[in-house]
Amino acid sequence: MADSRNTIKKTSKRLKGVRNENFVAEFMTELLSAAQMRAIEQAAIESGEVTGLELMERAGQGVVEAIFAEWPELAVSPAAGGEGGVAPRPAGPDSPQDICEQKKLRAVVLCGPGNNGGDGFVVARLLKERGWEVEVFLYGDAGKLPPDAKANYERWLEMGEVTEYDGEFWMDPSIYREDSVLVDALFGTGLTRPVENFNAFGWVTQLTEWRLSPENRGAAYPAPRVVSVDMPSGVCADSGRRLYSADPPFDLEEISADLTVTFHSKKLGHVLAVGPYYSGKVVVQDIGLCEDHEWRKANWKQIAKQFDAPFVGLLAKGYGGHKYSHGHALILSGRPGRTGAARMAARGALRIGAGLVTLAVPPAAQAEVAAQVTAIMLRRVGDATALTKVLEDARFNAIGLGPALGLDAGAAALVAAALEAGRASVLDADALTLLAQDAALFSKLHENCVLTPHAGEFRRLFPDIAAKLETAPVQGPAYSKVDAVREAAKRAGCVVLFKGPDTVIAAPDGRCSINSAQYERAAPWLATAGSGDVLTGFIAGLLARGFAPQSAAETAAWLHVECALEFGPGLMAEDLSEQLPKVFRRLLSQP
Ligand SMILES: NC(=O)C1=CN([C@@H]2O[C@H](COP(=O)(O)OP(=O)(O)OC[C@H]3O[C@@H](n4cnc5c(N)ncnc54)[C@H](O)[C@@H]3O)[C@@H](O)[C@H]2O)[C@@H](O)CC1
Ligand SMILES: Nc1ncnc2c1ncn2[C@@H]1O[C@H](COP(=O)(O)OP(=O)(O)O)[C@@H](O)[C@H]1O
Ligand SMILES: [K+]
Repeated sequence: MADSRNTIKKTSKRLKGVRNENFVAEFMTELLSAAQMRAIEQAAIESGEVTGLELMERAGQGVVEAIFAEWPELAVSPAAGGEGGVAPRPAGPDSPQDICEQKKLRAVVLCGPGNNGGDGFVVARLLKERGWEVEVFLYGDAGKLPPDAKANYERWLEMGEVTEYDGEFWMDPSIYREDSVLVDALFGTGLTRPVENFNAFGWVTQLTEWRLSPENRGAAYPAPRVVSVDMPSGVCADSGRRLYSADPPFDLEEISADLTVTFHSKKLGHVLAVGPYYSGKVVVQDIGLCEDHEWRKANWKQIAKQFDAPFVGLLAKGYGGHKYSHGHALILSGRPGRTGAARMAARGALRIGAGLVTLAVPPAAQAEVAAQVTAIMLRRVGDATALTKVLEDARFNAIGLGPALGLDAGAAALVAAALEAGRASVLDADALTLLAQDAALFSKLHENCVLTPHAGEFRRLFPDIAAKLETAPVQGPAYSKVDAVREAAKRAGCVVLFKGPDTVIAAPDGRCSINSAQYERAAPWLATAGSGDVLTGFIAGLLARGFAPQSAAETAAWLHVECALEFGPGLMAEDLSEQLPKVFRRLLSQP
C-alpha cells in the first residue's frame, strides 16, 4: 500500500515549494468544496487510473496511519494482532504497569449511510487486523449502502458484527477509557440535510457530557480520542456551518473531534465558520488522486486557497532602490481627539515597507498629530478640494482611509475625492459606513480598491448577502463566507476582505483566498481595539509598494496574524507594527 502510494503522482495541493521554520517558499494550499472533490475523484476513476474501492481503501488506511502518527502509543503492527494488539505503555504512579499492560486497544466505529461510512468499515477492518477490539455501528440501512461502502461492509462482516445504530443507543461506560478511539464515519462531504434523528449523536453527547463532568476531569483514565473521517459529522464541508432542522427545537449535539483526517486536500469547511472548532486538528492524507490539468485549468478561479505564506521575494527590498521606488502612501486622519487610528495605520504602512508615508490631517488636528509622529510626514488637508489638490502629485500612489474618519458630509466628500483620484486605495471603518449609506459613493469604487469590513460593516454594506450568511442553513452545501465575499467583491467591483479568524479575501473575478488564524495559527489576541486600523495601514503600505490589491490584502492579513503570534498574549494594537522587523527578519533569512 505505502509503496503503491509512493509511485503515484503527487497532487498539486502544495502549489509552491516547502515550508520549514526559517524558510518560506510555499504560499497557497487548495481548499476544495465537496463538488470539486467529487469532480477530482470522478476524473481519476474515469481515467481508469484508480477505482472507487481503491480510493476508499487508501482513505481508511490514511485514517489509521494518522491515528498512529498522532498517538504513537496506539501504534501496533498487524503482526502484533495475534498477541492481542497490546501497545507498550509507560509505568507511572497513575498508570500502574500491571494494569495498563493488560489493556486491549479498543475502537468504536460509527458508520453512516454513504461512502464516509464505507471508509469507517475499512478503518474497522484495519484496526481489527492489528489486534484491536473493534465494535461497529451502522446508522442507516445496510441494503442502501453505495457499492464501495457495501463491499467494505461485507468484508467487515467476515470478521466482526455490525450493530444497528438507531440513535437510542447509549454507550457502555467502559468505552470511556484512555485506550479507546471513537471513529466518526457518519457523514463526510455528502451531508446534505440536517441530521433528523434527535438522538443520532446521543453517543457523542454522552461522551461530551462525560468528559466535561467535574468528577471525570483529571480521572486516571481520560476520555477516549475522537477521530472524524473527512469532516466532523454534522458540519457542512463547503461552509464549515452546522445544518439545522427547519423544525425547532432540533439543536443537535455535534461531534467534536480531537483529530479529523481528510483526503487529498482540506475542504473549505475545515477552515470556515465553526469547522475548526469541531475538527480539532486536521491531517490531510494523500490518497493518490492524480492531477487533472484540464479540469484545473478550467476551474482554477473557482478553487479557493488558503494563504499560507507570502513570496519572500516580494517582501524584500532590492539593493539600489530609493524611497520613491517603494511608493508613497497617504493615510487620512480624523479630527482632533480621533487621530490615533490613522496614526497607527500610518505606522503600519511605514513598517511594512512603503518608501514614504504621509498623514493627511485636518488643520485643527495638525498640532496633535505633529506631537506624536516623527518619520511619518504631515499634510494639512482641510477638505475634499484640498485632497484632490494633494493627489495631483502622482507620487502618492496609495491611499488608506476610514479609521476614525468621521461620518459627516465632509468625510463623505473626502471618500469621493479619494475614489475619483483612481489610486490604489484601502477603505475601512467609517469609509465603509459612508459607502453603505450612499449608493452614488459606492458606485465610485474601482478595481484598485480594497474594502476591509468586519461582520457589522459587511452587514451594512451588503445586507442581502449578509442575511444569506446569517440565516441558519437547513440544507447542504450551505451558503458560505466564501460565497458571500465572492458575491460582495463582484458587486463592489473590487477586492473585499471580510475579517475574522477565517478572513476571506475575494476579487471580482472569483479568485478567493482564506487567511486562517486558527489551529496552530490561532491568534485570539487580535480581537483588540485598533488592530483593524493597523491592518488598513499594512494594506496601504503594500499597495504603495506596488502589490496588486488581492495580493496586498492577502499578504497584509497574513503578516498581521504573524505579528500577533510573534507578540502573543497581552497584545495591543500598537504592538503589531513593532513585530514586523522580527517577522521580516525570520522570513527573509534563508537557512
Ligand atoms: N470523494 C472522494 O474522492 C472520496 C470520498 N471518500 C469518502 O466518501 C465520503 C463522501 O461520500 P458520500 O458522497 O457517499 O457522502 P457521505 O457518506 O458523507 O454521506 C452521504 C449519505 O448520507 C445521506 N445523508 C446526508 N445527509 C443526511 C442526514 N442528515 N441524515 C441522514 N442521511 C443523510 C445521503 O443521502 C447519503 O446516503 C467522503 O466524505 C469520504 O469520507 C473516500 O472513500 C475516498 C475518496
Ligand atoms: N479571534 C480572532 N482571531 C484572529 N483574528 C481576529 C480575531 N478577532 C479579530 N481578529 C482580527 O482582528 C482585526 C480586528 O479588526 P476590526 O474588527 O476592524 O477592529 P478595530 O475596529 O478595533 O480595529 C481583524 O483583522 C480581524 O480579522
Ligand atoms: K465524518
